[in-house]
Amino acid sequence: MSKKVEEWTVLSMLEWATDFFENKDIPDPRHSIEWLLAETLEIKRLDLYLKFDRPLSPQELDTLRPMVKRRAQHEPLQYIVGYTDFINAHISVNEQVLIPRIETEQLVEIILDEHQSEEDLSVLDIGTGSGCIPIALKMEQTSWEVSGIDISEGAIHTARNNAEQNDADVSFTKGDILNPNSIIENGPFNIIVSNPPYVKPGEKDILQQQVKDYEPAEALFFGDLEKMYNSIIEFASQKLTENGYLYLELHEKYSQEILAIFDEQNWSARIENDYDKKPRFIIAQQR
Ligand SMILES: C[S@@+](CC[C@H](N)C(=O)[O-])C[C@H]1O[C@@H](n2cnc3c(N)ncnc32)[C@H](O)[C@@H]1O
Repeated sequence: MSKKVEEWTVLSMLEWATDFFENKDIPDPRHSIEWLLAETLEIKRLDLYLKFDRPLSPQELDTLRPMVKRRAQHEPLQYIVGYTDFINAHISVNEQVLIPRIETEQLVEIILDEHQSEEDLSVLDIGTGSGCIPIALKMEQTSWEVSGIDISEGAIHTARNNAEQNDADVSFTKGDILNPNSIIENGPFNIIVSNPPYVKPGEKDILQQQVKDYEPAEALFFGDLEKMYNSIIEFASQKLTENGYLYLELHEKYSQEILAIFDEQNWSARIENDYDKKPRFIIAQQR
């Protein structure tokens, strides 16, 4: 960004920063600068295309410059702007919480779809992170009683702020699924949902730099998937209502392994694919 200030326009910034990000191996370089520029100008991304000749003021450049610098170091866009949209919710994010993913939106959509006409359900989300899952559920189904737990204090703090920001009455408490006595939410629940950490530490190198360098390790990695899923199943066996449902997101590579765990525990379970046709979710009930 070394041109003279008055020379910068929307178009020249888009072109320059796209090249700059490309040279730094930033994923989706054009998308990155569009997002940051739209955020700076407080307009929609598409509206940039109607304003190519609009000059950028010195104040706008002062706002944009540190954001471009952070992105050039591979920091995720959502942490830079501080939020992401999740279905119907505006979710603030920071380095204490995983950035909600599109697959997880799909998990919520499956739940909403399958329980559309049911009122007054009780739902618990295990490993709630930003609180995106329970907040989105509560915003769509206001009669449901929805709560979330997480092992991370930082996540609980962020999730509570997000609930308040979205005017969603959801309670969040600290709890460790590997130590069920630490969970104060008693149930019984009609639905338990979880997107637990599911990347094995040995797979760290295949993750994008923006993921492994910025997102919280305890949200991403767990070495012993069998232990994690068995703990969830054990907790759910005690806390689900009769005919209650467990909805889980999983690593596509381990879907059959996880299905076998459910079978061993005498649960009936089915796999659903995500939009990329990868096995991504398990929907299970106790037999
Ligand atoms: C993959 S992230 C999911 C976050 C959020 N639900 C989402 O879908 O965006 C997993 C979450 O589980 C939490 N977690 C990890 N180990 C846990 C444990 N033993 N008990 C409870 N939560 C745990 C992490 O802190 C993290 O917030």
